[in-house]
Amino acid sequence: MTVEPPERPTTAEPPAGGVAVTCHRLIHIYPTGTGDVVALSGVDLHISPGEMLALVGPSGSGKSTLVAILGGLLQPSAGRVHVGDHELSRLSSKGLAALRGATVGTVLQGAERNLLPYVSLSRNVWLAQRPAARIAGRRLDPPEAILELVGLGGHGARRVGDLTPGQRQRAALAQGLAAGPGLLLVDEPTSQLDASGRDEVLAAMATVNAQRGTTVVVVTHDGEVGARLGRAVTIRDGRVGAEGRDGRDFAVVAGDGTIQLPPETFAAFPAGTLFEVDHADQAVTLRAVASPSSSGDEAASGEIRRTG
Ligand SMILES: Nc1ncnc2c1ncn2[C@@H]1O[C@H](COP(=O)(O)OP(=O)(O)OP(=O)(O)O)[C@@H](O)[C@H]1O
Repeated sequence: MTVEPPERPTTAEPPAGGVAVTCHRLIHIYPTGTGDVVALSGVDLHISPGEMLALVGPSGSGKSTLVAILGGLLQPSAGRVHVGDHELSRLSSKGLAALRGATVGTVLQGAERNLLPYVSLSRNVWLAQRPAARIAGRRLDPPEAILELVGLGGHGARRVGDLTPGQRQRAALAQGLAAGPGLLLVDEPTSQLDASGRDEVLAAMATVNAQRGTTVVVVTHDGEVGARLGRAVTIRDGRVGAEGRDGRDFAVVAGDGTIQLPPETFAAFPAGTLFEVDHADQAVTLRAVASPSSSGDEAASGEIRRTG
């Protein structure tokens, strides 16, 4: 089949740089036949424009649900979420479609799910640009320039079946970037790649971020990816449980004043443990005075000290 050179969408507005993301007490509940499932139970999170961040955490902790909300695929049950100037819980289904078409690019897990196998890479990118051209009236880069950005310059005529796994994942990134989004959401981009494929994908995302200022959020189980992106937010039980920045691990105070204990500490001080709390200067000291099973005046075994 001959593939025609893609026609370039034309517009007035240049693509925006990265957008900020803010979640405030974000809650999501899935109603099911056997009862409600609380997937997010109060996420407080701020991501600055142009930041790169990993969402990590155990299976079922709520990462995909959070990303689906940020991508305009789900509306939250409660709380607020801003992506750039948009408050997502207030958007109509048309508004959410516009957000998906022009402001947020989502790359699903499994590169092939993002790409049509029977057309070229250029055509794939061009097709993904159509909604943005229509909705935002924005000037878009030619597909070749977007492929170039992810290290696939000169590969526009190829099809997904001809690519290596690393190239395929970068083609999926190009698809997500087609409309020049301010926020790129990427689900498990390295899970099927070897170390060199992973390096290629991380380098491509870094290039996008450096050249376009795009805010990039990556869901990953790969600790190395979290470390390389510089900021890794751990989602635990539907909320922000911890955060790693530049090799250091931090507990995070949520909007309601709670802090999650790290799992190993939680095991030693289970739910219901009573603590005395002392606060002085930049330090908070928690001294366990009773375990859940004790009467209250029996001292438990430890002290936790946090300094800021
Ligand atoms: N469509 C749905 N209907 C009902 N419950 C759901 C639905 N999607 C997710 N859940 C539940 O919501 C919770 C959070 O799931 P989610 O997929 O967001 O977690 P995750 O951290 O992305 O997990 P994984 O790493 O395995 O992809 C889990 O208890 C899950 O079973």
